[in-house]
Amino acid sequence: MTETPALLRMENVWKTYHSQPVLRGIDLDVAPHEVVCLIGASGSGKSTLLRCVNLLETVDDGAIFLDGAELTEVGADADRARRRIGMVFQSYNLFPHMSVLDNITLAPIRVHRTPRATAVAQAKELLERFDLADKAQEYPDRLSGGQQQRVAIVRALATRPSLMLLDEVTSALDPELVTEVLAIIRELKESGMTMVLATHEMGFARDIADTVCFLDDGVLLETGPAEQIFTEPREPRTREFLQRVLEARRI
Ligand SMILES: Nc1ncnc2c1ncn2[C@@H]1O[C@H](COP(=O)(O)OP(=O)(O)OP(=O)(O)O)[C@@H](O)[C@H]1O
Repeated sequence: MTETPALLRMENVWKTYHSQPVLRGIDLDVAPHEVVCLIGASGSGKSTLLRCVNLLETVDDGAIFLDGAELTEVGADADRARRRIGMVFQSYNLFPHMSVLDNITLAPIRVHRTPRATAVAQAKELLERFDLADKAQEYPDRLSGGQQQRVAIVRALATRPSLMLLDEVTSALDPELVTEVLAIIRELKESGMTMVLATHEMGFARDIADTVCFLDDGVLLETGPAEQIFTEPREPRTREFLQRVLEARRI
């Protein structure tokens, strides 16, 4: 049986801030259609890992590949590959002076050179799909946090990425708004989107992840199927972390 080549591959990735290593030799393969959740204590390096994949940070050592093309290299192929990644942040980062529709069509028109009419038609299709069609002309400050985050997800999808990175996308939301955002992520999984998510929500990670990666102080300490990590973690530090999270939830 031949193994499916990884869509995303990280090889020995190191990142240091002010001589403090934050990622220490990360090796990670993400298969097409796989959903990977990064878990770990605050400061363990989850956001930094995602930001390195999206090249918002430069890596100090190692390499990152998307579909075999090296993202961490300078050149046209790397640029093309980078444009196939969508990222959504905790703070939605929508442009406040632009309508929802303009926020969504901006990158397709400016970066991907999609003709305006096509970009608008595709944006409207996405808004319809995610139940936001009536918000197309609204400005972000007229939307709830949950709606803004859904628009941010739609905006990332508008460039038709082959990989989505989601960084704590529900952390800034009131609990009653979290559900609607999680529902979108679930739908994306069902549609076959490859995703890497950083999350503090263990219930969600258990529910949605195919694979869970436990980051501990910049080291990918344990990677495994979600069910195994949450029921029988191999590493004592993974067990301790999960226990701590569970106890905190009881308080
Ligand atoms: N731009 C930066 N400059 C200096 N240090 C940074 C920078 N970004 C992150 N760090 C440090 O890198 C470490 C990892 O941070 P990171 O945000 O990746 O962790 P995290 O696991 O995502 O945390 P959280 O769960 O709180 O979001 C932390 O010690 C953080 O202070």
